[in-house]
Amino acid sequence: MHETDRDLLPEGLGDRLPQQAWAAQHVRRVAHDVFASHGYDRVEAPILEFEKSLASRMAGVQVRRMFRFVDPVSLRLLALRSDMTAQVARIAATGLANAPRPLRLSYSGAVALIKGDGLDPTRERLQVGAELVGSDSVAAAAEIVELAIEALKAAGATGISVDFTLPDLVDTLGAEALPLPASRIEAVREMLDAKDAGGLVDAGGEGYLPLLYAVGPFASAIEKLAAFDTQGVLASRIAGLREIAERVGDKARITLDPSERHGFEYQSWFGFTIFADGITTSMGRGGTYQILGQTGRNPEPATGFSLYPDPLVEVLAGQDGERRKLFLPLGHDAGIAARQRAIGWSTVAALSDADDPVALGCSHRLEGGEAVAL
Ligand SMILES: N[C@@H](Cc1c[nH]c[nH+]1)C(=O)O
Repeated sequence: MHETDRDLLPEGLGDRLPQQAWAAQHVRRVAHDVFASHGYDRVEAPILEFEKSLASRMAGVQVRRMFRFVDPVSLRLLALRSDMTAQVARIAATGLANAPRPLRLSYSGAVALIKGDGLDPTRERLQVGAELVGSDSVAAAAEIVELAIEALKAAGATGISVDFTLPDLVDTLGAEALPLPASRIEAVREMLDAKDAGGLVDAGGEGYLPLLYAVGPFASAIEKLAAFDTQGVLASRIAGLREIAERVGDKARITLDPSERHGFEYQSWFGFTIFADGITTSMGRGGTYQILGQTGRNPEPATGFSLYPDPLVEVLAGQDGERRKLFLPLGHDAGIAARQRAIGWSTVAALSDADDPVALGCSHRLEGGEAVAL
């Protein structure tokens, strides 16, 4: 490494300067306030763990994108967390194994990936979420979707839309209604994901073609899905989606894309992606899943979501809200200053005569015991 590299950060990593740090903290705080108001208790977990405990708690978790290295102490493989849901699942299955169900937990913190998502180079992101452990019912899914919407709105997002999906759709249909040889399942999934009609036919998934058209605004797309499901294999899922949409009502715009799988590694019958106006990337996703016990046995159902609010943090940081700071000149009365802080002021105390209140970002100055606008 050259001496000139000293101040560089690796690609995809960055600092948060005060405005951004404030906005990130604001988003976390309001989200946790919403979670707490609905009975979700916050948990915290370490930033790194044994790779195995992060990867084996849910079927389908990919380790390829995790930062992994050998622990010089235990000589075992460690990984930086890439998704706190796996950690919350571990906590629920171990430290809180005996806590009554359904168990409502929330979390927030940084997660890291070796490689960003698609064109997004970001390798560290803020993740904020909630998990409802002990149920993957329609009621649980509806509560989770509503909670995600409420938290995002409280954090300042507007024009929320939610895209529903059925993550295990191909497995469900492939088992009975539209049988597929095991060797074809992955190819059919990929072609559905890519919305590639020609590729889907080539992969032997002709019968799945109508799924490519059961997309769009929920009310019409769900009818198309129901019409496709002549054998009723999806009937309970379709009824579930309808019920969740009904509960969400006009709190968000709802769309359906039954074969969307992007980012869904371990979700089961229900998944959703959440978007907000003015932000091109998704704001998060969630769904139902199974937490595996020791040696993969005794799975416990769960439902949850994770938000990735960094784009919203950037928007809020750029809005530069009115920041009221009170300059305390040299020799000010410490008791008065303390009282000003007690009623909500942030104070900036002069260290020398040279300190310039305006240059230091102060809006007011303490004069004769009063805050005087600058
Ligand atoms: N943690 C998942 C979303 C999720 C939370 N709970 C269930 N699913 C993700 O970030 O993709």
